Amino acid sequence: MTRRERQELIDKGLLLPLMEEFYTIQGEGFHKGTAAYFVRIGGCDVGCHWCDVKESWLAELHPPTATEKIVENAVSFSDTIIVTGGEPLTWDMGPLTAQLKAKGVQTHIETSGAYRLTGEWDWICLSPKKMKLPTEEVYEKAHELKCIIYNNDDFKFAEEQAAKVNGNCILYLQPEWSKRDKVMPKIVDYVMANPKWKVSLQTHKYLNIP
Ligand SMILES: C[S@@+](CC[C@H](N)C(=O)[O-])C[C@H]1O[C@@H](n2cnc3c(N)ncnc32)[C@H](O)[C@@H]1O
Ligand SMILES: Nc1nc2[nH]cc(C(=O)O)c2c(=O)[nH]1
Ligand code: SF4
Ligand SMILES: [Mg+2]
Repeated sequence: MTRRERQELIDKGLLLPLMEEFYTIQGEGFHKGTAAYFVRIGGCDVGCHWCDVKESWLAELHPPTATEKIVENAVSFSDTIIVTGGEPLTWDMGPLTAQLKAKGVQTHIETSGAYRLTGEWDWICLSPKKMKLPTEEVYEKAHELKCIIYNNDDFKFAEEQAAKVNGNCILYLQPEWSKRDKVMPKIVDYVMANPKWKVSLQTHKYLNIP
């Protein structure tokens, strides 16, 4: 395949830079505790300084992989496939999710929402970032809003984001991992004072699983 042909397939979402995939337990948010197969797609230029998968950022480091191959493998592990990254919406998620839905599995996405919402999703976890705000469409379609709390300013940002999502969206505050001991007591107080919010923890890190 020429470089140009490969780029065309990447542009169409038929090849995706696959960083890693693993069968584990969803650690965060609404579906925490549920077994699922994670597909981590490389490429992200949002640039969160506390990102826990910075190795995902450079798409070129991850092999362009045919969506058919990703799907065939993923559905052999689980009936729930969680697509994450990197920022999966960097790419056209249409072909990947169409093929997953054709196999009858549930499709979930973990996204900052910074780019156009593509793909067919049963569950959208939106985790907005100040540097690159979500698109209007993803605020309307998100099933859960998961705001990361690194410092006090993040409570204000979380409220601004909660004001933008649809009325059925479930609201979570999740401590940034390195600041968890400092921010957890503040999150607890905040959720008791503002019970529309729930706490989300990265439970997989406490369980020592991927
Ligand atoms: C690594 S991101 C990949 C998906 C997408 N780029 C996003 O940010 O939603 C997956 C989830 O982990 C969260 N996350 C990343 N680093 C974190 C950290 N240090 N502490 C807590 N949550 C973190 C993100 O906010 C997001 O909800
Ligand atoms: N177990 C587990 N749960 C997760 N929920 C969201 C994750 C992610 O990195 O997107 C993640 C992850 O990396 N592992
Ligand atoms: S948007 Fe997601 S993958 Fe990108 S830097 Fe932020 S947390 Fe990491
Ligand atoms: Mg993670």
